[in-house]
Amino acid sequence: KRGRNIMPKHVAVILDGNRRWAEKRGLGTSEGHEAGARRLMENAKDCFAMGTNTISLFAFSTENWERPEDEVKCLMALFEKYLASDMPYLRSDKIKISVIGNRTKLPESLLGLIEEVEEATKSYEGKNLIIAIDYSGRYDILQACKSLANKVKDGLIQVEDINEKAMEKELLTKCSEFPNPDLLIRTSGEQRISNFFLWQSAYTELYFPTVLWPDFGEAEYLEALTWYQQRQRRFGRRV
Ligand SMILES: CC(C)CCOP(=O)(O)OP(=O)(O)O
Ligand SMILES: [Mg+2]
Repeated sequence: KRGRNIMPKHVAVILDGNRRWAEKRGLGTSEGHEAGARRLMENAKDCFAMGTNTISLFAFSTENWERPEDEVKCLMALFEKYLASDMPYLRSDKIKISVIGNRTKLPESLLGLIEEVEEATKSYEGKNLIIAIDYSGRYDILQACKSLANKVKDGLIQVEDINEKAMEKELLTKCSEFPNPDLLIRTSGEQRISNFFLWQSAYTELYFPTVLWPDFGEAEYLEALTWYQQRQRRFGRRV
């Protein structure tokens, strides 16, 4: 059917290019991340306004811990600042927030805020913002496998019960609740998945604009949507 997927239901974003953006302007790394953090919620608002109902943002990967300590501290402080400052918007627009990834290394204050925001928005339906912090696609698949193995060991399920649906229920993205991404955008010209959604992006259209993340505004998002719709039309012909 034509126009079936004219708007992506779930858009995943790997934001990249903050430091290069700062360098080009003779600014410090922290100013690049500040500009990038501001863009997170602005981009989410654009996506929701245009009819996408689930957005996943890869805000911090497990590998990012290897960065200089002051840069990691700056990023954690920015997550806290913007999560707190955007709370009124998230509540008024009834956006359900889910933070996925390993929480054991997050600062106490950020952890507390994440739990508060998830609790405050958990009953909202229809709009989902998934923020991946210290997330790793391989870790996600491994933890899901272990969970299924334990269920078999405890006699809760049989090996034959392990299928894609059972697996997707165990993943941190709880695919049963959120559909897998239709469109994945990675800015700055890098063309790698970098251990983001490995299982979930099996059939996702991958879009790699050269624009640096802090410059990825509404116009750039519209370009991504136009590109996506051309892909869907071609898909439409093949079906
Ligand atoms: C922490 C991460 C999401 C920030 C993305 O930008 P970046 O720091 O990788 O910037 P560069 O790719 O320009 O170095
Ligand atoms: Mg980078």
